[in-house]
Amino acid sequence: MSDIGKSVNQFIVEEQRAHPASTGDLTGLLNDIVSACKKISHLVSRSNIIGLGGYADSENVQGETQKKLDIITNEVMVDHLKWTGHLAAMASEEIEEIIQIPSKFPKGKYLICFDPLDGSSNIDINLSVGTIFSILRCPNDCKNPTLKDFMQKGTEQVCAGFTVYGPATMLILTTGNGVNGFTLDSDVGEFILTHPNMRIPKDTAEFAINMSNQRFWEAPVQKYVEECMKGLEGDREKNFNMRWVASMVAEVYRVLTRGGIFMYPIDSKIAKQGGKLRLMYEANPMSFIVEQAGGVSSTGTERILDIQPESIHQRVPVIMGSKNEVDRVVRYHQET
Ligand SMILES: O=P(O)(O)OC[C@H]1O[C@](O)(COP(=O)(O)O)[C@@H](O)[C@@H]1O
Ligand SMILES: [Mg+2]
Ligand SMILES: [Mg+2]
Repeated sequence: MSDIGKSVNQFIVEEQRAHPASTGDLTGLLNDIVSACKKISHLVSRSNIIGLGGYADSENVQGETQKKLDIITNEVMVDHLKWTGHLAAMASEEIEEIIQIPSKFPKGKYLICFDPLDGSSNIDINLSVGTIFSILRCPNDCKNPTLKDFMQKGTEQVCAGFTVYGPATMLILTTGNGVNGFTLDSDVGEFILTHPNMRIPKDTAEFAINMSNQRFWEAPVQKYVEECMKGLEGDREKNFNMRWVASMVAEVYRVLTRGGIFMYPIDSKIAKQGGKLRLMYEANPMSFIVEQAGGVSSTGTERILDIQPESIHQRVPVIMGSKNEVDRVVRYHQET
């Protein structure tokens, strides 16, 4: 029987029942995240009406000017997750230190890292944005979690997911058993399974990169993109299409649905900071999802999920998507 039409709650509970030793904590945590994302979806769609468009008068820890919605969506995530007893601590792209659970609330055994609003530069032009999250087990004493507890490789993730607030609100989820996509039915307020077992085609003729950085790229990426641009007349002997939304959630969603390669590589402009995208909030959860859908994710020289994190706001180069294309870019890195 087809699973299409199941609510995300039913889906999560059934996944939990398949693991008899499970305590239900992850199920509870996922339900909290789903509730927070529904609220964020509502806020994003009404942001112009309720005066939440535009910039706030503040910068985040990465020195980026915050949008009002960056701050508010961060608060929605924290408020929904802090009291239910499933988490030991949280880390957010928008907050410098890890976020402790207030002492009046019980603590749970999981840690969460999140980007409350990805692609927020797109808010004012009404393009897709989203929320990305990564769940880890708290390795030590869950009563007093520290920054060190978060320093786990991406391979240790228990679950990762993201939403896209686009023409439809979508939720993409993995618990290490494939990738499933749900669409928010706003009439009944439920995410419904619409895209079971998402798989990324191995080959593609579509690439996504911010071409305005071309003069700063390293040789392997220069070579790959040049070949794509030459199309039928070049060594690849086929034409390529290009897309750049500047919203990782939208790019990865596209790659999951029709294949493609998405790259934010290292370049001489951002070399000092290690890359553009953040390991704990963007690269790790998206790499887990991409690999679970049959794709590949690398920095160009290393599998992203194998990186030992050194700091919570660490940035890394990202090259992810269709297997044969990412493997090719990795090969070009090995050859130069
Ligand atoms: O502005 P650029 O250089 O095109 O970068 C776009 C990239 O930056 C990001 O917007 C970073 O996310 P935030 O909006 O959470 O800072 C990615 O989603 C996107 O891929
Ligand atoms: Mg982001
Ligand atoms: Mg963000």
